[in-house]
Amino acid sequence: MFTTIDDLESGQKLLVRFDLNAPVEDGVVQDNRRFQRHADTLSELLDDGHAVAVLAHQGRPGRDSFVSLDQHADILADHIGREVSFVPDTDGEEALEAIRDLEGGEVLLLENVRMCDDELPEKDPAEHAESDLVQTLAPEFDAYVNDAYSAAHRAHASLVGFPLVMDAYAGRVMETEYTANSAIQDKEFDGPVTMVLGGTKAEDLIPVIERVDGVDRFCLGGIVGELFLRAAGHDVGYDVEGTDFFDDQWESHRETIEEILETYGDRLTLAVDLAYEDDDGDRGEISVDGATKETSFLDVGSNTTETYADLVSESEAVFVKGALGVFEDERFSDGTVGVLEAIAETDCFSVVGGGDTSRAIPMYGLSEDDFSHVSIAGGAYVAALTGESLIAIDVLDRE
Ligand SMILES: Nc1ncnc2c1ncn2[C@@H]1O[C@H](COP(=O)(O)OP(=O)(O)O)[C@@H](O)[C@H]1O
Ligand SMILES: O=C(OP(=O)(O)O)[C@H](O)COP(=O)(O)O
Repeated sequence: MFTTIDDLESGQKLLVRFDLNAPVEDGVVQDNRRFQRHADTLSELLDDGHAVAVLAHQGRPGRDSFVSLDQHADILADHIGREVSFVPDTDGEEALEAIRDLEGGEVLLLENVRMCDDELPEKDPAEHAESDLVQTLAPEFDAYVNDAYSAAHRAHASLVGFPLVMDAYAGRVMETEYTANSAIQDKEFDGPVTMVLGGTKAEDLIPVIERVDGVDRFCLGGIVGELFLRAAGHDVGYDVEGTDFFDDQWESHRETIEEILETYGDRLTLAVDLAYEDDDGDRGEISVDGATKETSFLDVGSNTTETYADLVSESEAVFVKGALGVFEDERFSDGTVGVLEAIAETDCFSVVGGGDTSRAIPMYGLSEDDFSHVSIAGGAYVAALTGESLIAIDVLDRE
């Protein structure tokens, strides 16, 4: 087991990695469950007299959600009830000056670490440890704390580089999510196990379908579901009107998706109908056989939702990662909410994961108590379910 913040001496200068990655709507960062969870870790550290500089990321370069962390500082401040200063820099002079001025009990949020060139390429931890980002920041701190469980499957500099050159501890979120998800991995179920996979990130979900044992069927939706429909020969899963969700992912994953369909097709349930915005701005629905590539599909249709809800109702365990549609818009929430309601009404073991997807629970009046575990992690939790170790956890110090 890794060392945790219980093993830290009080009053140190700490570099702390959070995952504050949140939805951005019209340029406005939306609060999600990650802020509150990390705020609890942060309050504990500040109460213990530590001076804390936080590193975190937001979005991916090229996406609308790739924005500065200035708004995150305000949201975090609301959650901890103290000032959170922000500096629009990660490892330059401005950042170093602000870090050197930090006193015990104070917190500073550094700029979106994905704006630093060293951060993103997936690399070996030893290589990341040599980067300017790590080499510049590490000497300014007594220790490093990683609380970003939901990003722990990424081999990025701020997640895997620092532990090789500093004492490295797990924060509270890291500890609780790791413990909960490891326990799930060891569970056995008497009846059918269903996994509902959707959202935007094919790279995280493909290995799950290929590798996870003990899942009887996968219900697919969202952008990932459309890529599978495209591979199955339907005219969906194409970028329309300037979106950049589909074509790049299709190029990267087409062959694997086709192979999965061939090998594991009997375990996969794909949408039979989809929803779109009609000319009057209302929700329209169409069978996948009648769909055309010029239409943006924003949800699974009602026949699909009914089928998925029925499969959920007869399951012993249900795991959800990723939304079946753009649930943030009520018109396209039926698929995601229909499946969550079916889980809530069924006495099954259930886990709902994903920083975005888990927001649907409070948004549509559902209660977290109706689910066995609601994880703030998406890709990391499903990777853990496949038995994969998470690289940013592997490099933390051991007890
Ligand atoms: N057909 C679709 N088109 C565009 N966005 C979609 C579609 N289906 C789902 N989404 C989006 O997927 C997001 C959740 O996906 P993702 O970020 O991969 O999951 P999470 O953060 O929950 O792990 C939601 O915010 C939702 O709006
Ligand atoms: O939101 C995240 O993951 P998730 O969408 O799987 O919940 C993490 O912040 C990782 O972000 P990334 O998938 O852009 O590397």
